[in-house]
Amino acid sequence: MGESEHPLRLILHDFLSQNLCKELEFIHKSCCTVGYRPNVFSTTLSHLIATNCGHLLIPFVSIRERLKDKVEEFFGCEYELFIEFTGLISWTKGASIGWHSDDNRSYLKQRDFAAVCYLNNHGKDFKGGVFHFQDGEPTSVVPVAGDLVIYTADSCNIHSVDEIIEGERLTLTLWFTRDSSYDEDVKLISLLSQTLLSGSVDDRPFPFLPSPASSNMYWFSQDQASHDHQEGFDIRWARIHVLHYTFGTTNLTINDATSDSSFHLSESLEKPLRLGRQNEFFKKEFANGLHPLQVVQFYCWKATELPTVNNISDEFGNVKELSCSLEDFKNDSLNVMFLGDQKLVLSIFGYESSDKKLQSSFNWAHFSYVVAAWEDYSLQLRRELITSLPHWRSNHSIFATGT
Ligand SMILES: O=C(O)CCC(=O)C(=O)O
Ligand SMILES: [Fe+2]
Repeated sequence: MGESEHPLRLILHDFLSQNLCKELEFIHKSCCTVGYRPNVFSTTLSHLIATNCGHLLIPFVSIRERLKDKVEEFFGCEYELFIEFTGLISWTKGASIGWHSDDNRSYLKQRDFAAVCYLNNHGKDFKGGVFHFQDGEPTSVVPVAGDLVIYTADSCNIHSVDEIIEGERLTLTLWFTRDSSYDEDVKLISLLSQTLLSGSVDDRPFPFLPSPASSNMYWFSQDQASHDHQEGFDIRWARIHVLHYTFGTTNLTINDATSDSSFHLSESLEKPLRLGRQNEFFKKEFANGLHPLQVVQFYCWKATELPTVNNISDEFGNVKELSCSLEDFKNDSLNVMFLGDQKLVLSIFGYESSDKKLQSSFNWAHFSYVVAAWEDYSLQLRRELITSLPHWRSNHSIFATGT
């Protein structure tokens, strides 16, 4: 491709490492909410902050800087650009977008450039979802994890995305602006300051525990306009369900437990609950539904690097001490929860999600090890955030401080 022929767009391979792709996938699958279009899910940085996961901004910091540098360099910007929006966006079966430019609404006029990083692979993780430019070369971009597309947001780059046939197509998407009043960093720093500097949050033993947003942000329905809460599912529950886990709660009343009130039931994901797998339940109680979801997604990310059971030291206990059968919880009247239409869950999140290797190697000792590893990871990021924030506040920008 002659770059000079098409100075309005650039495709780069291997811009992101495979590990960063996996880390961002972990963040999205543990934190996303329903998106702005049908069958689309999104994780914005302000949402991470609002759910006490501001520390999960840290993995975005260097890549945002690298992307901004690349866009400024490629388009020869003589002015500084600002990041207007950063988000993880996933498209599932049925999602698509026709020909459009990214500044085609009055409220999007500030957008000057777009960057789309592909975090998973066409053909393997999803079918469909090929990106097309209406004019010029290349005509199509087949998503490959780690690849980057940048283009101007104006009508020189009319583009579309084919309908997703199966699976979940995940991207890291950024828009850039020349207009400093749309600088995302300023808003994020202000949100972080409000949440982190208000009170003694770090006195708690686990200051990094996620706190859920309102339940309707996690409620997926095919026809979102209908507000019919019967036909749908809670995405926090759905994401653990496709991986063969269950939630168990002692907080149910008989009325809640009737099958036609799944949406109502999803409010119990805000309370302490247990995680189960094949009728065995982990002994430790979790703070809310997002908490075990994050651990389970962390397990998926790290599965290939896990030590074998024999190498896990005794401190993580043996399997018998770590889990109980449903029967053992009889006195607590533990209930297994079903938060939505299982067929719909499988059609949206079910594709290839049952990683065979992960399934056969599962045991609660491994899981317990992963809980501890996730706590270390979270605490580390949290420390980094706390030391970076004063620098970000005085510079009015988010950057890698090298701490
Ligand atoms: O994900 C992509 O490849 C592009 C998505 C897109 O066009 C948009 O979000 O405006
Ligand atoms: Fe677009």
